Amino acid sequence: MFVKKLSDTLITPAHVTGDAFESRRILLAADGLGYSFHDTVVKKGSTQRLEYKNHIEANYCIEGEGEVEEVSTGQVWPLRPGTMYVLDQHDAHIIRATQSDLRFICIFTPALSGEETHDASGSYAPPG
Ligand SMILES: CC(=O)NCC[C@H](N)C(=O)O
Repeated sequence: MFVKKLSDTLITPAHVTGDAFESRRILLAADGLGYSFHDTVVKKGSTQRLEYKNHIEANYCIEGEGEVEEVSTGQVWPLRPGTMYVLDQHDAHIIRATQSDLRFICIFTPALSGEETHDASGSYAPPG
């Protein structure tokens, strides 16, 4: 077994910050589990259009209030602690942190190596 801490991640390149979010990637491809595990904060007032063409992402909200929109249908779901949304079809989506910062536990498969940033389409590069 092994143990990792959020506080250790904060001083590594796997702490990725952008205008709209801060992603603390605790478990990475190098850990050999087949998925990466992130503790991510999305900033209040931000809107992000994302589309993970090379990954599946599951997002479990643990703090804050906002919403997620599925681009293909326009359907909008509120996000509150205890709500999980899963992008199992590489779905284009829009995250809005309407009321407060949002905090998520995120799982990516395949695992991220740790330093990925969004390209213009809101995607991360494929592994390798
Ligand atoms: C929901 C969200 O913030 N997505 C962008 C960041 C991504 N979840 C990550 O942790 O890299």
